[in-house]
Amino acid sequence: MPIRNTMSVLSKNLKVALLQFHAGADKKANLQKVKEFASKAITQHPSLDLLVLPECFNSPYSVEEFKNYCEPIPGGETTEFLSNLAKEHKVSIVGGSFPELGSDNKIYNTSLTFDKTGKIIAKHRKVHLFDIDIPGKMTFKESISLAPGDKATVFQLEDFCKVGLGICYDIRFPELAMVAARQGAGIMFYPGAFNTVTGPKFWTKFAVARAIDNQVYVVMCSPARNVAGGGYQAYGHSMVVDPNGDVLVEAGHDEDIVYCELKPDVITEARKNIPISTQRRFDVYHDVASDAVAKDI
Ligand SMILES: NC(=O)CC(=O)C(=O)O
Repeated sequence: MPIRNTMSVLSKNLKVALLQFHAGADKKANLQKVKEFASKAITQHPSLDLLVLPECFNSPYSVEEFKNYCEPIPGGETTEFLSNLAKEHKVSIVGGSFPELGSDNKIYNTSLTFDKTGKIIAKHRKVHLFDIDIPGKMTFKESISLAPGDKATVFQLEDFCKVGLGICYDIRFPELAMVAARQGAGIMFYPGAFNTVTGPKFWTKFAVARAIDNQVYVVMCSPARNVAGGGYQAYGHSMVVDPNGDVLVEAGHDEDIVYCELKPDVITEARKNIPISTQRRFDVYHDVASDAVAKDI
């Protein structure tokens, strides 16, 4: 049975801010809102390391609208905007997600991560598209207009640690977080827009489950709800869950910024006390022991 390293994977404390805001029909206004929320977060906490944005932060969350907001990566307005924002504030950014126009002319729900110099260090295309039908309550079919990504995304977040990233519905599939944790990730990021039907029932449970399964921090950033504006109603409740499954911070459903400091010792202790990562029986479950990792940016 392979014995894996249980030393903490996070090199030092990581101070994060989750920007929970509503994105409407005006792309420029949405980007302006990111700017304002980022400035506010940095002003309130000048030593912040990382900003996290919600899923679909530059457009409405709507299968009819993705084609009207999609942009090439790199080269599009939103990529340039986030890169400049990271550079200006010298802060890393997990850039939620926005519709990407791929070179194959397909549209993807894509998340970019930037380092403090504004360089793209990771790109994740939502792997599991949100196609559900709960009669009379919630029907959504991203696959009408989006194509799925085909890679798990695990990368080094500056000098902090390896991290994994999924988008929203991706959290329902434990494999992405498992792949990331097995490759040494200490944190999973999930920009996500659950809704008022699935959010109350599942959002926190999934965050806690992925955290405990893998003894990692789980960071989920949602858009704010916009009851007056109609359309898809995001659940909100951006949160950080620690490797023991404790919810450390949680927003309500309105616009807000929540802050959290992620600590190496918490990962070390959790893994030392209950060493599941060294007790795995890879000889029993070959089918989930995959090593696929996104390398193309
Ligand atoms: N919006 C999503 O991708 C997922 C979601 O709302 C859910 O899983 O519930």
